[in-house]
Amino acid sequence: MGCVESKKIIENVTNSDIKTVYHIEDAFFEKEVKCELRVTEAANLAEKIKLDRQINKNNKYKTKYDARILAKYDVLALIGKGTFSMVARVENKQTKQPYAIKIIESEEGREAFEVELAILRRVKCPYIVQLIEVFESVDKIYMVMELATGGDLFDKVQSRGPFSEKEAVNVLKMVLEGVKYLHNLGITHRNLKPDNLLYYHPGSDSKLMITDFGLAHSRRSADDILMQTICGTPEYVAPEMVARQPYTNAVDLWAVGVITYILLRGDFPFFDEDRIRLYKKILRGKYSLSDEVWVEVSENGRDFVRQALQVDPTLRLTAVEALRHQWILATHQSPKRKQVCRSESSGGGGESWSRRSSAHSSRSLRSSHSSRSGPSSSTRRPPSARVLPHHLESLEGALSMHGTPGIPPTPLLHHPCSTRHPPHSSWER
Ligand SMILES: Nc1ncnc2c1ncn2[C@@H]1O[C@H](COP(=O)(O)OP(=O)(O)OP(=O)(O)O)[C@@H](O)[C@H]1O
Repeated sequence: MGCVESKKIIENVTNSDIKTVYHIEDAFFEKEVKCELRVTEAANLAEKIKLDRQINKNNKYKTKYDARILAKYDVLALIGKGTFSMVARVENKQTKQPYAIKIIESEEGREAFEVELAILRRVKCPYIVQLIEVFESVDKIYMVMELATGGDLFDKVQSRGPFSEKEAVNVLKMVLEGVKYLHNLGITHRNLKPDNLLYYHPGSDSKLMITDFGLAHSRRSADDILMQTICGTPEYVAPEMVARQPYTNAVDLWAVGVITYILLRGDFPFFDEDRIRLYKKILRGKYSLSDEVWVEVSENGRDFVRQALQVDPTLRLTAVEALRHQWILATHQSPKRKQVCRSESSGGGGESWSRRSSAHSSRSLRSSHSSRSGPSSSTRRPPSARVLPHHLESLEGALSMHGTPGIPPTPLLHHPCSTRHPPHSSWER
């Protein structure tokens, strides 16, 4: 930045700031140095202005927060926005411990948020983002959560390219432990994907945590195992859901199969820009395990993918079986990661949770050239993250003509919301 530009900046700031600059110049420096100093000062001033603007922006942002939150936390920055929510990084004023706070204010989002909240209140597992405390006001809910600072698995695959088998297994062990825990509690996530798997910290030994329970389903009784709502992210939805059949928590394992494929191949097993063609591919369950990347993957690794991507959900691996699969067992868990998930019903977890709480797009990795050697330049995140019922409606004709290989024929379900296309939050569960 030259002197002319720095002057421009100085002109934009307050009189007292300008005086300070001239005072230093006059007292100590020759002209040339003065100019440099002015640039430095100007840069500082520019920084100050930027900071002021940021503070103003944050202040504006802070008005969205309940006074109870502002009394306890400093709101530091916006992390991201979801369909109905906003997540910000906050810091506990006393302990300086950073957290993420999720806020929702729209009526439509509130319903989904309440489902998410009810589920998060029940879980305590190192591989699931932990809820710390909740604030509710008339029109908003605020969830203070564990902060994940390492980015998500999608970004990791995108920046690094496909994982080695050992790395993939390490990831999958954590995800499967989380999924096993959820399934034991009768919870089906229904939106597992690399975007919803967050690294706790940026280090290479970071654990992964499952997040985003906005589409999750919690069963009401032991025999209430079938779900009907069509939801999720197109590239990850299981064939039985596409076929509009009642489905079980096996849909999560299908998603684990898709994630495994992505980790090892750096690309989707099923992909098409056209949703109908994508769903037809999923229904057929046809994907490639034979190109140059897969040749490098062990037979055990390929077998794991095949067992997770079984079109027939009754033949698909369960989370427990997946954790016992030879490929997963072959890579030993490091002692650091050996953590136990506890539920409120399993003793200590629930109690410590109550104590603590009272105290305080889908995207696409699509690349025709992706390889193990590096990330693809054409990787990108598709804008939409949800399956809408009408996407599947137009499949009905195609399905009734061609049938659904691998899935026993049952009549297509009528979706109660299929003509209104409501947000996922209000769909029948
Ligand atoms: N505990 C957390 N720590 C760090 N980042 C988080 C945390 N929870 C959510 N995020 C990030 O905040 C952003 C918004 O998340 P949010 O759950 O509100 O919406 P989403 O899941 O991205 O979108 P949608 O709700 O539409 O599916 C995402 O980038 C998400 O990765």
